[in-house]
Amino acid sequence: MRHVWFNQQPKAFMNNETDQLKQWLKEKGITEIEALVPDMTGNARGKILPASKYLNSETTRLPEAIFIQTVTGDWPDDDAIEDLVHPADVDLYLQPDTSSVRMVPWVEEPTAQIIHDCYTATGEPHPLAPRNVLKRVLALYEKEGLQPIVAPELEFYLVQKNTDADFPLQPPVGRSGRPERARQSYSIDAVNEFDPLFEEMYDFCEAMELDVDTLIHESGAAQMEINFEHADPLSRADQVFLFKRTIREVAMRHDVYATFLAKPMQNEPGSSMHIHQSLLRVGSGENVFATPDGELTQTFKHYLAGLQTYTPAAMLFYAPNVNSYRRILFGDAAPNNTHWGFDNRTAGLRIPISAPEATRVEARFAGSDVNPYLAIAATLACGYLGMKHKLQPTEPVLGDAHELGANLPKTLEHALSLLQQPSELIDILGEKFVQAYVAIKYKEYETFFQVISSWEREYLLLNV
Ligand SMILES: NC(=O)CC[C@H](N)C(=O)O
Repeated sequence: MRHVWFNQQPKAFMNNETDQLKQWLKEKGITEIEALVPDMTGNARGKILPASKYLNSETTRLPEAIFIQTVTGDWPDDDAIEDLVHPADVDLYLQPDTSSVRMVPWVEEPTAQIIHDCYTATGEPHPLAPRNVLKRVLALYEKEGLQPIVAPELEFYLVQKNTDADFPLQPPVGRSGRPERARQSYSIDAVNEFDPLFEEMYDFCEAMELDVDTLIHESGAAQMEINFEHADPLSRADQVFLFKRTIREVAMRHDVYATFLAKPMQNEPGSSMHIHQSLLRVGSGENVFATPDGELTQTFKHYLAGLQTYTPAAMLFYAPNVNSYRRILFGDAAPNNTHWGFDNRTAGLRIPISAPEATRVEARFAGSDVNPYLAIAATLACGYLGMKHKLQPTEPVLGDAHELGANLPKTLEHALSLLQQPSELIDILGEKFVQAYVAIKYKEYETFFQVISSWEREYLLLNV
């Protein structure tokens, strides 16, 4: 039976759209291609190859195993992934999303980067590819005649270069020659401390046509937030994916690191990726969350209730690392609840005060360490289920929602167990995908737990 697999024709790599791509590459004089695939953590995997080879080859391939590897380079136990990937470690077939082609502005040789979708040898969208998971969810909305719109807000820290993992991260020194003092939320001068870095960031973003909007200083030392213009979810996930690469690159050119670790320093706030979300009716373009005179619709209430109901099970997509829970537990303004409120930053779900056509939910759960494809897919899946089952939300919270108690998982282990319980969320995201994700996260948790920390040496060495 197995050899039938290998006799299948791989999906054709080139199609009509690729003529336009070829034209673009020619016009820009591109000689190198970065063929990119977002992996499970949301980082770029792929191949760098001469443009001539890329255009002349029938297909670009990568081993399927890239989707089943942990951040430590380990693999889940065989029995956990038995039916998820081919036992022979076969290839994935890459198809360019031609609309995603962009220059790579930081390399001298004219180079283009193109995001690719992954297919199996039989031409099916690969179930483990995070970009395909998001597309699966978007297809459900398309069937309902709805177009989700999202706007991610991404926080990150600039830190001193750190090559010793045992040494805590330190804030960088800016143009003044001094590290930051006190809390500098929204300080213009504190952003200007890193002026040359941000100028280059904007230059690169412009060259890549990334719709980065506002830049602000957040409350942590050298903690920044960048906002993306609202648009369709796939383009926003792509842009977060590309921005993370870009700012890491820019930071290194300025001799510091940019980090998206959710809680990089013990005494500083964590970093989030808040997701603003609304739904438009395809055709009329009306926002289905509010009437023209600003009344919240039943659809809005169902969607919101879906986020309230399914977020605990989806938490592994908003807090995917052991470190993510340090943000949730000890972070400033990081929500540990699924309450909602109007302009209430203590609730997991904030409804910003806005014009009726801009009515939206801001889900504040996700850390900046998420895979943007998966976090956006998960939040849209939760809202979809709320609409499907016509769920009703709780009453809005007027005061401090933290006082009402926490109802989100506090550890990776807990989030893992919640995602494994039977739920329609699994059907929507894909059973194989969820199984693979859980297997990877479990393995990561295991490898983390094997490491003896400095806290244990400090407090237990001679005291127990
Ligand atoms: N801007 C804010 O609301 C701060 C968010 C906070 N940094 C978090 O981790 O959730």
